[in-house]
Amino acid sequence: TAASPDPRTDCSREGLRKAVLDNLFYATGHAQENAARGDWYTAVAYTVRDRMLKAWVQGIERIAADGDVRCVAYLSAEFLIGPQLGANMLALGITEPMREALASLGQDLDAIVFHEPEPGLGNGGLGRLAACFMDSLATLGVPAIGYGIRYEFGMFRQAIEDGAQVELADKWLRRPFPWELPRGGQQYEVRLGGKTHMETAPDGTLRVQWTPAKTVTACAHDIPVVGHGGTHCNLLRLWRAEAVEAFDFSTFNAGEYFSSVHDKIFSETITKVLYPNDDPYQGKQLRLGQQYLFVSASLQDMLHIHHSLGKPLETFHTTFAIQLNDTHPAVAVAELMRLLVDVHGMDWDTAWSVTTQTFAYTNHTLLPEALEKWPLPLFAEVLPRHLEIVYEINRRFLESVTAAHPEDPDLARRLSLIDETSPRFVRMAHLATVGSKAVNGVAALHSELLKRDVLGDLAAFFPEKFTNVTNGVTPRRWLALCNPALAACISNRIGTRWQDHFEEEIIRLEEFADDPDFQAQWQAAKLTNKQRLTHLAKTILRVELDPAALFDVQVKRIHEYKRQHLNVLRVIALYNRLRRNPGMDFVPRAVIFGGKAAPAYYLAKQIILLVNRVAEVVNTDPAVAGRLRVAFVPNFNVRSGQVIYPAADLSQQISLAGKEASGTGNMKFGINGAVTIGTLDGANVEMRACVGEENFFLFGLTTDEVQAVQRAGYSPAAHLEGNPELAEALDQIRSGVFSRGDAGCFRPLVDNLLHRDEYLVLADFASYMDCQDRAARTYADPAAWTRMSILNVARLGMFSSDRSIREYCRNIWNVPVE
Ligand SMILES: CCc1ccc([C@H](C)CC(=O)N[C@@H]2O[C@H](CO)[C@@H](O)[C@H](O)[C@H]2O)cc1
Repeated sequence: TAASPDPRTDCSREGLRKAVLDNLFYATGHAQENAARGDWYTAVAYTVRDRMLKAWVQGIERIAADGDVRCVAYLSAEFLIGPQLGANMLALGITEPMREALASLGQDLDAIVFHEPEPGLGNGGLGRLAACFMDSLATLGVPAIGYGIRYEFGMFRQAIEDGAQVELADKWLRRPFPWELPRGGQQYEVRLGGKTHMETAPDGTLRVQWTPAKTVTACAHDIPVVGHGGTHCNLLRLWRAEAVEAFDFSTFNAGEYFSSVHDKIFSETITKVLYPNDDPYQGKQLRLGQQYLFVSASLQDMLHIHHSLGKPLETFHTTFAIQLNDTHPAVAVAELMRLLVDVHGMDWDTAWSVTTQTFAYTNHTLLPEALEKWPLPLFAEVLPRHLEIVYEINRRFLESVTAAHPEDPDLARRLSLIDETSPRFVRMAHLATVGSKAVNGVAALHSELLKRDVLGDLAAFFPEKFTNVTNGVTPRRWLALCNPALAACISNRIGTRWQDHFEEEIIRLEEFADDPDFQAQWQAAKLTNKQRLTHLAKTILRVELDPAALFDVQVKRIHEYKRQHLNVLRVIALYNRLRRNPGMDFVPRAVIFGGKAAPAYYLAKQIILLVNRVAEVVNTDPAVAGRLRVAFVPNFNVRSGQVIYPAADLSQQISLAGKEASGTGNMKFGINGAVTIGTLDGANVEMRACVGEENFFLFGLTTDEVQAVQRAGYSPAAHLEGNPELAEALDQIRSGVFSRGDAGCFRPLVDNLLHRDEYLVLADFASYMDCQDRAARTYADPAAWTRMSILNVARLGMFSSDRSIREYCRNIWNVPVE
């Protein structure tokens, strides 16, 4: 008789049904009758996880077996992986049989998927990019390990109370997280604080001894990352800090109960919570402790793996290509030197050669205030040995600088790893650049500006290191999973190969852009998605949206450079037009916002309040009669993004040119058929070049024009003359029209716009309004709009994270990839 399929990996409907019931009973201890939705979720999750493990274990065995494997290590303080169940079932191709299996048990798969808690282990763009990259690495079959931090509390949950943001703790670990495997065996000691002293090692060489003030244990928790098709599975290894000694009996017996658990509390605090700021940088000791813990544990782990492959230390860089996701893990440069020189006795030059061939660094922001520079006293206190190593790296580096450029005595000061302005700082971007073989920006414009401005001197000194890899997003989660209606529409025409060959395949849609049948199916898919968002808005916001209206969406972190306030001013101007002339020809519009503000970022919070106050007025004004609706979707995260991106007609990418490094939301909107209204900023520039200027609503000053205006001296108020709509809107905000008569409410925001307006909101208002009108007129012609929508999707193939990863493999990591 044919061998019966292994019940742990059988993917037939029957096999899944049995496995779910089995896990429900043996993993959650519930019989079918009294199982709650959370129990069904856990049972289904374990059933799916079982079917990933084979590829996972084989992946690890492959690495272990093949001595000359080359493995990518992606070091990131954030991995915004989102809900796992739907994505993993899609990768294994078992979504439909699982849906049927559950239906036969009276359960609704969509309800179970919808209520999955998501690990909010990131702030925004940088963290989500890391997750998309992990998906692409696995799908392309590239051996890779993602190393990060297992925060006990992730990104705060955002509630909106009376229009204002309220931050609530994110208890994502309230129930066990079924997708992780705690790896008791993988633990490493991490030292903090203390002193260093010289001593003679047994082999007679002088060695630096570091006597730490504290030692904590870093424990690994592994999450499998399965590639599309389920054949390859990589590892996301997240570190949790715990006390070396969780309980000190002697102090307990002495009656000092609290100090007996002091170590435990101190240690666990290190990975307790994610810092909810995505800039400006705040030099907090705990943050440096977090960064060092995951960096040290990860490097010790890689040295352990390298050693287990029986390879000499001097070839470490041939086994691992390590990517530094911004400067947050940059202390890794000094830590690898410490491990090689202090712990393994390697000589400095060999260690430095290994180090500089191992690391590469990606910069994700141009904002000077977001560049990390650690105050020296703090750095010295937490990492005394690393400061010595940084000094030595700097001494040797500046020697080479002055030797190469005796003509520019000030160059050493500008390039130094140490900023000499009191209290002196360690420039982490300089350490990352000097210690890496490659430095890249995340979009063509950004990489140019990086070389020209922010890291100009370093780029001039190391021209060969600087390159670009434009961001991308995974078409699995951000189209196939979140937009089944459009995915089916596409697959019916060009098959399903686009899911893991996006760039090659999706362009084939171009020929159907004017095909009336295809247009009708396309519009139907979009309408389905808009109805889904309309339902969500009704249930959680009690805001009535009209699915036939133009869904105009801006979702991203709230920040002045992203200019959500420019969007609000435009809404107020539209509102005034309708009030002044209710009979006017007006394309109904739903303006949807979403995004979190860093808790300490006052103006960003004012912007959230203003959006909600404007919504309160506009949504209840009979003169508007539903033709203009405003909604702020709370707690924007990966899961809500999966509902919002497919429902958009118009994608707002309106940052001030030269400020948004790349953007990735712009890409997610684009591949879901939304047309972009935006500035020539970040990846918008490359998206517009791909879709064609006729399929992109462009407005605003360019980067060079912005710099010219700022050089010439910018007076915001000058833009009020000659723009009565703008003046009226600002005046209404100031006078309390959108704050229940409280004139003072938005004074900080209005004053900032009238007197500083650092992000040229007033300067770009007029061209933005005109551009919005153009978009509305186009939307009024469904055939023209649908053509644009189809062409946007067809021509955005390059913005798959698979293409980005192929470029990293070929241009930076030198890792084979098909
Ligand atoms: C130290 C505080 C801090 C934390 C996070 C960050 C991140 C770099 C901010 C971030 O997420 N940047 C975004 O990265 C995306 C992925 O490359 C880009 O698409 C966005 O344009 C960029 O703002 C800066 C400073």
